[in-house]
Amino acid sequence: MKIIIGIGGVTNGGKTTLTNRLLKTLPNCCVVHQDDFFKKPNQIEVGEDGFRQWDVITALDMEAMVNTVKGWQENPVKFARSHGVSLSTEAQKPGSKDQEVHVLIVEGFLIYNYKPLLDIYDKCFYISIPYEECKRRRSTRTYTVPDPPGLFDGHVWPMYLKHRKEMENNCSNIEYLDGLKSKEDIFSSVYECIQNSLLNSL
Ligand SMILES: Nc1ncnc2c1ncn2[C@@H]1O[C@H](COP(=O)(O)OP(=O)(O)O)[C@@H](O)[C@H]1O
Ligand SMILES: O=C(O)c1ccc[n+]([C@@H]2O[C@H](COP(=O)([O-])O)[C@@H](O)[C@H]2O)c1
Repeated sequence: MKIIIGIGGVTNGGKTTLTNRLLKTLPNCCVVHQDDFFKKPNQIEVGEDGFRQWDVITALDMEAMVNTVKGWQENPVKFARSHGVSLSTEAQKPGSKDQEVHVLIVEGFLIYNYKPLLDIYDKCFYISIPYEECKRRRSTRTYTVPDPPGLFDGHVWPMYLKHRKEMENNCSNIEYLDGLKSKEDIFSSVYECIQNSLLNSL
């Protein structure tokens, strides 16, 4: 059995933190990080506001991301091996792929804003934090291209609000998580939810 879990959310909401914890806990679990599909800086358009437009779907090579997900769907064992993910003893046996549980986590800030990805998720989560906390956490983070002054208020937060509205209009099955809760609490509630889904689909 294969299940795909979406971990979406605002920048610095705690997506990677939660994902890393799930990766350590769930069986035969692989991940696709949307951040790995950012285009090169010289391919990112500069807006009328003077900022490079990083927080829009066209800043990402979404076709490549979808193909990566398809690669996992076609052969999760091969995918796990080629990404250095260790498999359970059962999952390594030839012909075991129908009985074993294989999990893929798709993590990123715009994973519910790209139509071809919308139908792939078995379970959708979305982490939010308020403006002040988001701005604070973001100010401590350095990306491959550091934020120029004013990027958060001029581009990042307005794009977040726009995409969030778009997502709320397009997706009805998302579990919203409060990113101000402790890392442990967030992990426990998501883990419990995934366990219930797995039990229901066995
Ligand atoms: N529940 C939480 N409470 C407090 N800080 C958190 C929590 N989750 C994540 N963080 C911190 O917030 C920052 C961003 O977390 P990260 O998981 O990288 O976010 P994202 O992947 O959504 O951008 C990190 O410094 C991380 O330690
Ligand atoms: O990873 C990169 O190459 C990169 C380069 C420039 C900007 N980013 C920022 O990455 C943010 C999304 O990632 P995250 O982990 O904060 O959700 C988004 O808000 C972008 O502004 C990321």
